Amino acid sequence: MSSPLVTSEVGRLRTVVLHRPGAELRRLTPRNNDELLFDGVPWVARAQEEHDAFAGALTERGVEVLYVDRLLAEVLDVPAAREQLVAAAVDDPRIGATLQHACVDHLSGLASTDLAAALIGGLAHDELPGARGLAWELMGQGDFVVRPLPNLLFTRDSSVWVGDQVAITSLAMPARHRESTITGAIYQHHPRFGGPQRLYDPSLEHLEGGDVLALAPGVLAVGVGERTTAGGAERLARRVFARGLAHTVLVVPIAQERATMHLDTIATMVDVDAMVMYPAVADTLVAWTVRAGADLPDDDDTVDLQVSGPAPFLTAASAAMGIDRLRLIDTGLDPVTAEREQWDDGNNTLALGPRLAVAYERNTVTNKALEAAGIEVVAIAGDQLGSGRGGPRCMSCPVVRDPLPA
Ligand SMILES: NC(=[NH2+])NCCC[C@H](N)C(=O)O
Repeated sequence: MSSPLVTSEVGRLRTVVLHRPGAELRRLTPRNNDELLFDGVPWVARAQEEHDAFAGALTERGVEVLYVDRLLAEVLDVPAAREQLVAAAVDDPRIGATLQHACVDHLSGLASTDLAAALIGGLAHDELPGARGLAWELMGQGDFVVRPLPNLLFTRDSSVWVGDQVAITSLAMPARHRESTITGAIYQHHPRFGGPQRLYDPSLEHLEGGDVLALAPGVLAVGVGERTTAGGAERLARRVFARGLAHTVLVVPIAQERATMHLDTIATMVDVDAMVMYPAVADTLVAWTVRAGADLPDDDDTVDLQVSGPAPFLTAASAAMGIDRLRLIDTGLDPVTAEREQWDDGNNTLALGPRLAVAYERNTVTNKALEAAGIEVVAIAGDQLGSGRGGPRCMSCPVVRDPLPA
């Protein structure tokens, strides 16, 4: 068991955090799926089979898989973590003090595994024994006292490791806010992670892990769009510079649309010098290059930033990475197929090492282009998992990757 360390997207993957979808997906109905950020109502048993196959493909290749629900149940044995997470679960202006107290009483009495299940799966109105009070009376039967977290599946977004420090992110969508209370508690209290230094906190400007790509050691790309704000990118840049975790941050504006909600929905690294990218944006994507000014102050948040750009993304990225040319896997697709496969997370691959990437099997044209470019594709089924609009990269939070040879 090595200590957490992530300095690239493609160093050999050793340890990853996943979340096997469970009861929280059974909460999705046609009435709440939009608010809960799913595009449909998944078949849960099949989603679990698909996820088990995904995890199996990783463990078969020597990757240690850690599961959020188990880590969570373990940290719930720590009284401070338990108190913090129960408080976060009822921190919701909809429910009022009476119901909050009833709910705290109920949750506090649960054994750690049951509490972990309730924190992830939520608590419906009719599942709270004996609760009363105005908010409870006015709720409908299927309403949630504690909302479920179906997007916990996408472990990429609620935390991200940069070097040996962890950013507990600030999630933009209300349906996902509480996820980072869980990742925050796990990394703070679970002995497996050794109490890492925190790079970012949920109270700061919005920043999601799906927007943060470690292009090369010392070089981060941060997408700014529907989820991550320019303020979040700026804050992260100051902190990684002050702590010596990066020398360049490329800030990449992306369309504020669901199809491109994170930078990793349009491009991911598949080799030390290659990305698979949605062809429709390849020519128009730009980046602002951000570096630290000459003197680094003691305080993270006052680092002077030098900003230049915008420049074409490929030019800015190659320069920052110190390589001649960042290769784009030219998927050579017709625009309609490209749009369909981008929507189905064809560009959202998880590298297990240089030239070895997990991808959804349904994106046959993209996968063929990857293979033709010398990338071995580990194809997984994602019919049901994909209904939450996330692929292999979204569903994984790397904790340990081998450093790339210098
Ligand atoms: N890194 C990613 N692309 N994550 C995808 C997250 C999908 C999730 N349903 C959401 O809307 O937030």
